[in-house]
Order: sequence, then C-alpha cells, then structure tokens
Amino acid sequence: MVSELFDPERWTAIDRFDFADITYHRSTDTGAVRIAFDRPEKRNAFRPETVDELATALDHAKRQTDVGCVLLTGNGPSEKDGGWAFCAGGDQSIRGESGYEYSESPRDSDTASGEQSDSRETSDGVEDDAPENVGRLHILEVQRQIRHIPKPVVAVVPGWAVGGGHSLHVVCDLTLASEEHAKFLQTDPDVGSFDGGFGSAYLARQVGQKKAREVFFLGKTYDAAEAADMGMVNDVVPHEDLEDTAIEWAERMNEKSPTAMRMLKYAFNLDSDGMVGQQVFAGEATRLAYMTDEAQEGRDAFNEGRDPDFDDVPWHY
Ligand SMILES: CC(C)(COP(=O)(O)OP(=O)(O)OC[C@H]1O[C@@H](n2cnc3c(N)ncnc32)[C@H](O)[C@@H]1OP(=O)(O)O)[C@@H](O)C(=O)NCCC(=O)NCCSC(=O)c1cc(O)c2ccccc2c1O
Repeated sequence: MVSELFDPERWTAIDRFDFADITYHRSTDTGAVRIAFDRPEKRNAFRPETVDELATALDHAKRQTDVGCVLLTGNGPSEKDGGWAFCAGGDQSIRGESGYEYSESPRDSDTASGEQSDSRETSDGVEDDAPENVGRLHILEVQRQIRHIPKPVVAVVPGWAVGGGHSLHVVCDLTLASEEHAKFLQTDPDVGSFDGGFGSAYLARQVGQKKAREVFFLGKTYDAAEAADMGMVNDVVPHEDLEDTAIEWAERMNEKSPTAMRMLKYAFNLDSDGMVGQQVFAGEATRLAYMTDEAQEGRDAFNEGRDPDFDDVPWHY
C-alpha cells in the first residue's frame, strides 16, 4: 500500500527511477503527477537522499509536456502510531555540523562497492567528485524548482507540515489540507534553524507580517481551518476526500491554457523573485516571441545572409 489515501486505480507508478524515500506516480485520469514523501514513521522528514529524489522527480515532471499539475504530498499513516504527515522538515537525526548528511559518504559507498573512484553519481546522473560527505541544505534548491516549474504545484497536506516541511507548503502554488489531521507548525528556531527565504519572507506575504512572525516566534500549532483563515491554505476538506479533491483541482487546472497558466505563475512569482523572476518571466516571453513570423524572419534572414524584412510587422499598441 502506497498510502491509505492513495487510490491505486487512479495512478500508475513511474518506475524508471529507483526511489527509496519518495513515491512517484502519474494520474490515469488527467495530466498530473503525484510526488509523495514516503517516510511516514519519521513524519516524512527529509534527508539528503530524499531531497535528491525530489529534485529528480520534479525535474522529470517539469519536462512532461502533457503534465499540467504536480501534487506534492506525504504517504501515511505511520505504521508505528497512526500519525499523518506532509513533511516534518529536515531529519534531525542525520544533521551534522554543517547540514544534513548522506547516510553513506561517497568514500564509504565506493569502498563498499569495491570501487576505487572518489566520485559519486548524483540522482541527476552527474558525476559528483566531492570527496567529503558535506552537510547539505539543498531543500532550498527544491524550493526554487517548485517556484520555477512551469505548472502549478499543489501541497496536499494530510498531516503535520513542520519546519522545512512547512516552508515547502508555503512555496507551493496552492495548499489543500485535511480537515482532521493537517497541522501547521514552525519549529525552525527550536532546533537552531531558520528559513530566512521563502519559508518566512514569502509566508509574510501570504499571512501578513504579524502573523508570520507569530508562526516563527511563538511556534504555535495551527489546524487546517486556522491555516485557511490566515491565508496560507486554500481549502480544507475531509481527510478521506483529500486526494480526490486534489485530482479534481488538477483536472480543473488542466482544462486551462498551458501558456496562460505558465505566464500567470511566473507573473505571480515576479515581485518576490527579483531579477531572477524577471529573467524567468522574460524567458517565457522570448519563447512566445520566437513562435512569431517576425522572430522567424529575423532568424531566417541571418541564416540566409540577407537583411531582415520587418515591413509588414505592425507596431502593436
Ligand atoms: C512533527 C512533530 C510535531 C510530530 O509530533 P508527534 O508527537 O506527532 O510525533 P513524534 O514527535 O513522536 O514523531 C514520530 C517519529 O518521527 C520522528 N520525527 C519527526 N520529525 C522528525 C524530524 N524532523 N527528524 C527526525 N525524526 C523526526 C520522531 O523522532 C519520532 O520517531 P520515533 O523513532 O521516536 O518514533 C514532531 O515530531 C516534531 O516536532 N518534529 C521535528 C520537526 C523539526 O524540528 N524539523 C526540523 C526543522 S529545521 C528544517 O526542517 C530545515 C531544513 C533545511 O534543510 C533547511 C535548509 C535551509 C534553511 C532552513 C532549513 C530548515 O529549517
């Protein structure tokens, strides 16, 4: 069983990857993928391996031109105690002196496999010859992937969203929460951590400065209804309807114009992404321009060694 809320008839496993910490499925009904944390006994806390797998799945989802929506959730419940979680942030048990550490260092794994190489192949297939098992904080790279993936990402929250897991839901385009089990909590300052980027500053844009400071400084736990009232959750549904509702949302979004959705996402991002936001938005404007006869005339003229003829192109206003 993938998860108690998971309907196997509505999903097909994407099994080209050998994931251990997440599950990755494609909808049989609509252009959506489901990426789920799969460490329910740890409240779906992430370790570097989890983050690598997330990055790989998100990159794959980005490149599927018939997929218009990503659902990010957590499998559950925990077999140990029945608890539900979206994600409880960084796994504190493998936090080293400078970040979260892989369970096997590159050298250890090379020795174990009997190979002499210092290299490690990362999940994106790139040879990584870093000699040390340095602490990682690369969930921040995944946050940026979620921001820049050209389609909506929905946080589907069946339980705890805590610490770095809370920040992930904040970064997602939409959040759908389980009425009975979703709980939102920021523990960063309890464990000497601080997401000073999207997890706090972007949260403040969602819920206002006072409330965002309360989330971090008082560390209260909010249920789904309170989180919706604050403006950081879009909707609250009965636990058993959570994933069906998420698929309905995906179906609804998939009916819309992909170009309009992509441009809107980047437009919403623009004012909190600075010049990177401008670059991403402008990149998509460039793509649209490339598709015009006008830009193709410029390309063709260069390739044919002649002056471009833009005489018929109107100066739109
Ligand atoms: C999430 C909880 C509030 C749940 O409480 P509950 O009482 O329901 O459950 P338990 O506490 O009994 O937990 C069950 C089981 O799970 C283990 N567990 C839970 N969370 C974690 C975790 N984060 N790491 C490791 N293990 C975890 C727990 O130990 C139990 O195991 P047993 O073996 O005993 O059964 C509560 O669990 C809780 O408060 N968890 C900790 C939440 C937390 O502090 N997270 C880390 C915040 S910091 C962070 O996430 C972070 C990561 C980054 O990579 C960053 C990068 C850059 C900037 C900032 C970053 C950042 O802030």
